[in-house]
Amino acid sequence: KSSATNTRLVVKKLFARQQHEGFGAVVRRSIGRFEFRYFDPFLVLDEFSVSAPAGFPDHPHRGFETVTYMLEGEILHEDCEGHKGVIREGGLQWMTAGKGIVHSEMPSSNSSGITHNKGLQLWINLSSRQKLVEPSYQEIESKDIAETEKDGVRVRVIAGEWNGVKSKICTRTPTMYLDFTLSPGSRISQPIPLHWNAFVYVLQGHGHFGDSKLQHSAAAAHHLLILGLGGDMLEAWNGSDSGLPLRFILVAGEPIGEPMVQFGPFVMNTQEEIDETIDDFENFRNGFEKARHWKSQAAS
Ligand SMILES: Nc1ccc(F)c(C(=O)c2c[nH]c3ncc(Cl)cc23)c1F
Ligand SMILES: [Fe+3]
Repeated sequence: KSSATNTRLVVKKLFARQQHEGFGAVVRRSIGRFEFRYFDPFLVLDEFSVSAPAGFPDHPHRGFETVTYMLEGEILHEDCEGHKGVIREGGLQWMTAGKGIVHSEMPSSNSSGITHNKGLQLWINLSSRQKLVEPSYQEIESKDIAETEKDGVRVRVIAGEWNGVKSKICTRTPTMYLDFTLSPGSRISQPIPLHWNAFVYVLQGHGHFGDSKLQHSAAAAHHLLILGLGGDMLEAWNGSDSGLPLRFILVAGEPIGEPMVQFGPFVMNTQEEIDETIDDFENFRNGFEKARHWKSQAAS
């Protein structure tokens, strides 16, 4: 194994255009849309924007995790087990749906004048062994998110670690999730585990990604950049011409390598398991019991 580090190059670039989802909500779906269905272990990446009364009313999930990271405004969530709370700006909810959850995710109608509630929702698949675990939540407020700054680079560590700063999120499917802001003229070289699937999603500004000497890609907001394998480093830099900060997320995960069958918010390994899941959901069984008599306040 060569000790030299190899820079991972951008092998695919997608612009996430807007589409409707939920009830009157708008999402820019980059992973999970027809042209780019599954990037093991990642099922969906939505950049969402929603204003009351629109939102994502009562719906189920089984077999994977959702990671909701608020960029502006807030989202009220409540589930059929009585778990409820507000994910505020800069805050994070890492939900393990596991064997099944029914919940709603709605902007609070009385949010302090902020009409646009914007954020990212990433869906991470679970291995067959973990698909039916008890549902659980890991929720971190903005002030408690591990954040560090160095040489014009600010990093918020959503999952994994940066420069010795660790997130307290437990990742059932090994995942790193870093939120970078690079001031004009700054650059990063970020290690990424060799065999993990990795992508960048640009949130703001305009940046360059790849090998500064050989081949690199430029991208602006709402672009997904898929990084090729064969390297263990991401190089990124903010060409100082724009004067704007460059903000992007770097997400990488260990591929699960199992068959994946998805039916909307249900993700299992075989069609039979999907048929059973739909049957469980319709008959309020095996994890969906509490959904029988539950309606969210928001939808009531
Ligand atoms: N119809 C339908 C079916 C299945 C879903 F999971 C959803 C859903 O809840 C979301 C899909 N993208 C999202 N981005 C952010 C947030 Cl907060 C929620 C969602 C949904 F709306
Ligand atoms: Fe949901």
